[in-house]
Amino acid sequence: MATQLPESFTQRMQAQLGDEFEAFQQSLSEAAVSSIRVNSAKAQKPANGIPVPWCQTGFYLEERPFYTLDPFLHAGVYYVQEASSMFSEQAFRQLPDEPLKVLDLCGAPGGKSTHIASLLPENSLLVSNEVIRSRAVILSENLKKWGNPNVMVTNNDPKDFATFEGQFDVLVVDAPCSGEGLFRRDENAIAEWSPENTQLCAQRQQRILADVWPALKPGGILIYSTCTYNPGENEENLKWLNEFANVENISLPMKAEWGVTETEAGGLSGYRFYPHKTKGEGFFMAVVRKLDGQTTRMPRKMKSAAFSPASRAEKALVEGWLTGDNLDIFKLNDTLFAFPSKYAAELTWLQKGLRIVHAGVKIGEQKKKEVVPAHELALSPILKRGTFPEIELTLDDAIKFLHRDEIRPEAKERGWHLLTYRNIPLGWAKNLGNRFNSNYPKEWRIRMDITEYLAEKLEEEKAKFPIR
Ligand SMILES: C[S@@+](CC[C@H](N)C(=O)[O-])C[C@H]1O[C@@H](n2cnc3c(N)ncnc32)[C@H](O)[C@@H]1O
Repeated sequence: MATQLPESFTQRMQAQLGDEFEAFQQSLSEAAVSSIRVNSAKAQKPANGIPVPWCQTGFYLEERPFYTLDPFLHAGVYYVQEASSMFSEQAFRQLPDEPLKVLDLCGAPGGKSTHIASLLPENSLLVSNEVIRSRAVILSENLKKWGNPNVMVTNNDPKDFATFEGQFDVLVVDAPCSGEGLFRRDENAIAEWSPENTQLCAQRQQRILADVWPALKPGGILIYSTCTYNPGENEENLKWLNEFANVENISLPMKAEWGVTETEAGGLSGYRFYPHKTKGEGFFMAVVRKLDGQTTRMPRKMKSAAFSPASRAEKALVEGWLTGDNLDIFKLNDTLFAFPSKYAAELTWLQKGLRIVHAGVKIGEQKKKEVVPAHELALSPILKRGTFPEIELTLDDAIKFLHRDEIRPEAKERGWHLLTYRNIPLGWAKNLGNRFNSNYPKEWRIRMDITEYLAEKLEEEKAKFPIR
C-alpha cells in the first residue's frame, strides 16, 4: 500500500488501537494474503494450501496464481475469497442441523452466498439478493457456477422483503460499508474514504437493517458484518439494533491462536479482524437472535405463477439427466429448471413480490422435441454423469473453449457432449460431424488475449494453480 492514509483515519485508529497501532500500520504496508474456498461438492483440498483455521474449506495460497487461466475457477471448483470473511462459517456451525430458510440480503458478488450454499443442512433454501442490477447478474453467475439447486437470486431493495414477514430463519447482512478493511488491497477504498462517508454508511446500514427486519422470523438469527474498523458502522450499530429491536446475544466459540479481537457493545458481542493479528483483511461480524415479531402465513391459495410444473411429456425429454431426490422440474416459457419440491410454494409466493434473476438450476431450453442442455446444468452436481458422452480436454483446449474459440476434439458420436477438464465439467458442445458448436455463455467467456499463453506458458502457469 503506497498511498498515504487519511489523517483523521490514522488519528482514530491510534486512539482505537493504542500500543498496537504501529503493528497495524506496518501490516497495511505488507502484501494482502491470497486465499480460496473450495467447493466441496466438486473437489477436495488444494495442493499447497494452508488451512484457514475458521473455515473447513478455506485455504491460504503461498502465491497468487493467474486465476483467469485456471479452468477450475470457471467451473466453480473454488471461489477466490478473502480469508477473514470466511468467518461467517462459525455462525452457521452454531445452528441446528435442520432445514433452514436463509436470506443473504447484500449478496454480490457471492462470496458469502456460495459459502452458505455449501454449509446449509439438507433441504434448506438460500435466497441471495443484490439490490444493484448489474451486480445481481454477477451474483447469479457465481451461484450458477457453484451449482446448488436450492438457491434463488433476487434483485430487490431490502424493504421489498418486509412483506414476507417472519419467513427467514437466518438473515445475513454483509452491509455496504466504508471499506477500511480493504485499504491494503484497494487504493480506491482509501480515495473514497472520508469521516462523512463513514457516517452516511452507518445510517444506511441502520436503514437496511430496519427495512429487512420484519422478514426475519422470531427466534431467527441475524449475521451482521462489515469490512471496516469504524465503530460507528460496527459496535455503535449493534447498540442501535439493541434499542431498535428485541434481540439476544449469540457468542461464538473462539480460539486464542486465531487472533480475533472480541468486543462488546450494549451486551452484544462483536468479532474484529485486524491484519496485524489475524491472517486476512479487516472484517467485523456479530450474531444476534431476534426475540419477537410477527410471522405471516404463506397464502394457501395463490393465483398461478409465471412458471408451471413440467408436464409428463416435458419431463420425459430430460429423463435420466438429473440425480438427487427432492427436486421437481418446472417450466418457464421454453425453459425447464429444477428446484426443490419442498419450496415450490415459496417460489410461487416470492415471485409475486420479488424480481427473481434465477431459481434452481436451469436444465435446458426446449426446441421442438429436443431440449438443449443448459450451461448451468453442466456445472451443477445435479447433472447425472454418463447421460451424455464426455470429452476430456487438454488444458489448451479447455482455455480455448472458455475463450469461445473453436476446438476440434476427437469424438465418435454426433450430438451434445459434456466437455471436461480433469474430469470436471466445463460446458457443452455439439458435434456436427465437421465441427463443434459450443453453447458456452458469451458473457462468461475469458476476455483477455490468450494467444501468448497457449502451449508452454500455460503449462508454466498450471504449476501455480491451487488444485492440481
Ligand atoms: C460488502 S458487499 C457484499 C459482499 C458479498 N456479501 C460477498 O460476500 O461477496 C455489499 C453489497 O451491498 C450492496 N448494497 C449497496 N447499497 C445497498 C442498499 N442500500 N441495500 C442493500 N444492499 C446494498 C452492494 O451493491 C454490495 O453488493
